[in-house]
Amino acid sequence: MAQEQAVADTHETILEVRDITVRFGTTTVLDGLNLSVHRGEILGFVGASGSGKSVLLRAILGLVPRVSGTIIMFGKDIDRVSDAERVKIDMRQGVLFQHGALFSGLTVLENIQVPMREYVRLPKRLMDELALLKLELVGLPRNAAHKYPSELSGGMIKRAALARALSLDPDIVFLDEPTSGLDPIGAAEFDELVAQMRDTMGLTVYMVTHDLDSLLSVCDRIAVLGNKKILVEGTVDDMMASEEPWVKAYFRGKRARAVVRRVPERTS
Ligand SMILES: Nc1ncnc2c1ncn2[C@@H]1O[C@H](COP(=O)(O)OP(=O)(O)OP(=O)(O)O)[C@@H](O)[C@H]1O
Repeated sequence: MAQEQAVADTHETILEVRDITVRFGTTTVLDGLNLSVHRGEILGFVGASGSGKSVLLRAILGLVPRVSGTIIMFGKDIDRVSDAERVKIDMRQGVLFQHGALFSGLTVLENIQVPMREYVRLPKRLMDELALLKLELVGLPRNAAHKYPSELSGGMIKRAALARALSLDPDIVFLDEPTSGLDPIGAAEFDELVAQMRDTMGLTVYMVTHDLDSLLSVCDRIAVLGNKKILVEGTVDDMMASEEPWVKAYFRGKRARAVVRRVPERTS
């Protein structure tokens, strides 16, 4: 029974994007796009520069208006929920925007506490304790708590931003290019951290990335955006087998072959 439950959970659709279209003026960026994200998976989201990955992420988060289409989050149509239900949905999702986007005038601890201050009322001492736990969770030393973003390395900024995204113990986190700007070792460590959270906390991860290492080593599924829609969706093996020209060039091009040699266990 427990095993059946576990299997059922892995197929639970936590986010469903149905037939969405986004336009800026006369330019259509997304046209009837469909996508599902399942509980406990890391979905890698890739596509050519300018194909609309950030626009889709912003549309899912309600930051960009849609011309049409439906977004079902945790089984609820986000256009049809009450304000109170919408707040509950927002609390169950964390976001790490590109470049970390920490508030420069706040310390790391204060940055982690931003969602707590926005959504829940807690005594300061409890917020400090919770924020320190998040700091530990993402592998930052305690003495980073009172530093400002300008005093952190690129890798520390990403971890602090992840800690902030995890502030309210969300079910799903959206990561926009989380490893961009990190050296390969820092990027691999960040990927490992995210995979660990999936495995230990059952976290669902929607990760926009250009990083082939991330796509090949930690993503359970990959979705490729192109021609305003999802071009191909599936496992690394599906990507490797695809004859779609962009997918083929990306996953079987010269650079990809070099990466595949480094991460053979996921791509054999
Ligand atoms: N607010 C906006 N107003 C008008 N056009 C926009 C707006 N936001 C994005 N676009 C356009 O939508 C298209 C997709 O942009 P988007 O940033 O989503 O691409 P991307 O796939 O995330 O690219 P990259 O990988 O380079 O980050 C681009 O042509 C961009 O110019």
